[in-house]
Amino acid sequence: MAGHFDLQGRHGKSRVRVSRVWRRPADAGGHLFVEWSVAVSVVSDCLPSYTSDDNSAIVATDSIKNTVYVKAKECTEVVSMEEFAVILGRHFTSLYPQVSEAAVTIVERPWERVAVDGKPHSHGFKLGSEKHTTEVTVKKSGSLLINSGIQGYSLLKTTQSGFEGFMRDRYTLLPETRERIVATEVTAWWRYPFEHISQLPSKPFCFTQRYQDVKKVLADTFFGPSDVGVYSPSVQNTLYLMAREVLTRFPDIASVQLRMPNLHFLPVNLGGKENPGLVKFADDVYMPTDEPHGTIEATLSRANSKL
Ligand SMILES: O=c1[nH]c(=O)c2[nH]c(=O)[nH]c2[nH]1
Repeated sequence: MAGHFDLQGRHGKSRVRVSRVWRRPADAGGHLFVEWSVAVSVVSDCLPSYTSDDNSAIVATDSIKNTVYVKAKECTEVVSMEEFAVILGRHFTSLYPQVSEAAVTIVERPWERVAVDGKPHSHGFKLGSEKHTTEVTVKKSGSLLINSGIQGYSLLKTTQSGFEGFMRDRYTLLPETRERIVATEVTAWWRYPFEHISQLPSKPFCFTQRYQDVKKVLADTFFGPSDVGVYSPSVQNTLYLMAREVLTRFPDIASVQLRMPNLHFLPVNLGGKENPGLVKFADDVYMPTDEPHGTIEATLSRANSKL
């Protein structure tokens, strides 16, 4: 008994690192390979373990870790991170009476197939940069929440960006400009509309493909056409257009959240008494900085969200 207090706990295992290979013949596309860092956290009725020495209801976090490897072993067919998270969530909530909810978070290490002499290699991979992430919550009832995202997606363009017309007062020093570098490291989260196990799409829908598609839409909108680009009047506006394009293009995404730090490239002007105009900025030499940086973020959802 927790006496007069209200006690809510959850436990699990974080940073469970697992890799899996699916060995397809070279003429069927070659090996598939993933490296995942998995975190599982269960909501479980084991209050006596907090308030007394009674651990009888605890699913040990060591067992939770082992289960990740058992389930990876059992996935003899290729699965996406999202599907694997759902498999784990269903496992914990259905096997254990005391577990009412399981949250599974996975971050993928971005191993990408290499090409040798222009041909995709059957079993060779190199590490990329941006990371696919997912956060899945499964309840015993079968109700479900699937968020997926991207982390560390670094994008930069050397022109077609400016910032003008912002409010000015006695604290304002920043000059207006129609010519600057804009650089960011996008973090995105989006929510899929599947709210119960029974609504999960069958095979033709692929979460992994959707991740690739969203990534491309984000970048294409950020950059604009390859020859002329598209002018960005602010990170805010570019962020909004990126989010809007994701919702427009993908009806199966219910909302999208974007975080886009403004990683400044400051004009370099150097000079002193001895050496006036040693370096005079002419849109050519910059000082890259990430501290401090602007932080711009927004969430875009469908207004007529049919819940
Ligand atoms: O795109 C921008 N948005 C801002 O809110 C801001 N603030 C700032 O100093 N520079 C910029 N750039």
